[in-house]
Amino acid sequence: MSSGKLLSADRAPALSVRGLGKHFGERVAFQDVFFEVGYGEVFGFLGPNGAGKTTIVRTLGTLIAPTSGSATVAGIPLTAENGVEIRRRIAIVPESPGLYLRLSVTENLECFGDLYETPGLKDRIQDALRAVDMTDRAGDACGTLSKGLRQRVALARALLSDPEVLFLDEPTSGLDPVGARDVHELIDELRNRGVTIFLTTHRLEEAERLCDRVAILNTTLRTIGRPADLREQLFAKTLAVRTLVPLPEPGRVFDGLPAVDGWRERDSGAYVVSVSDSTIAAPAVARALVAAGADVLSISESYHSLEDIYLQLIDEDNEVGRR
Ligand SMILES: Nc1ncnc2c1ncn2[C@@H]1O[C@H](COP(=O)(O)OP(=O)(O)OP(=O)(O)O)[C@@H](O)[C@H]1O
Repeated sequence: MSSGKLLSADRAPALSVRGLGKHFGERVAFQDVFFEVGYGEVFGFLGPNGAGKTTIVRTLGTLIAPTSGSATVAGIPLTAENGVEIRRRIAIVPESPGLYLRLSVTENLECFGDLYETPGLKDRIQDALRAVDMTDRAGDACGTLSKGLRQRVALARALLSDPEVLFLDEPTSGLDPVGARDVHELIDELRNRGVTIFLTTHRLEEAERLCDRVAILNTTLRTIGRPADLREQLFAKTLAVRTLVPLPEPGRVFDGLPAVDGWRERDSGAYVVSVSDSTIAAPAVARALVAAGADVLSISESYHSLEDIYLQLIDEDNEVGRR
């Protein structure tokens, strides 16, 4: 694909969104959204149903016009006049692939390639089929393919134009775990080829595994960053301690240890210890437990998943909404 792509440092961002909003009459789909995506990044867009994810994809993909703010897509200002130029540089894979079910895989790709006047179409189709591992199904009618294979055809279609920015709207929606894993592997391969990917998803483990950075949208942008940084921002560091039998006096064990800020008993024999630096606190906690004669089952750093971050932010929004 684009071996001649410039390094990201040499170029404007792949996407730059400044105060973007879209209303449908009275209904606000999203508003006041700011973010930038660098070339070669896999950027995840997460949010509950109705948060505005698909509408943002459609807006940045030039299918609908924003009602406020501005953006550049693949370095080009998002305006009606620039629609054709932007569409040459991007591709969108919508949630439902929208293929001609009676036509074969190759015929589908030919149709779309002709529509966009793709140069060297025959070779491009072969490349795209190889990229999604569908060469051996090229002659099959799309109506006979499973949902997962249709999704791969939709990805092949998107690759025909060698896009700089690829928008994937819930690419694994409705796929079983094996189908979803196949799509994840394809996304990894595309990342390795330098394609910038803007991905919306409800699957938080998918975003955690694939995305360099994520944004959480709930009509407005709630947060944006690398999952590891968001974890640090939102959650204090803790150690989870488990002992075979409950400690008779946990305060005598945990209070006053270096780098330990506090503790609470979560369950019988299970303690959550708040720490400022786990590399200092964990050995000190271990020594104190042994000195107290406790049978230690485990001492581990608590891990907050992207799901924890997401639920924390969306729950906060729901709380505010109920007030
Ligand atoms: N064409 C339209 N006309 C009117 N309202 C619309 C239109 N498209 C979207 N909306 C509204 O905009 C809001 C955001 O919808 P959108 O489909 O972007 O959300 P989403 O985050 O993609 O949701 P989901 O995860 O369920 O796909 C919703 O309230 C929706 O009803």
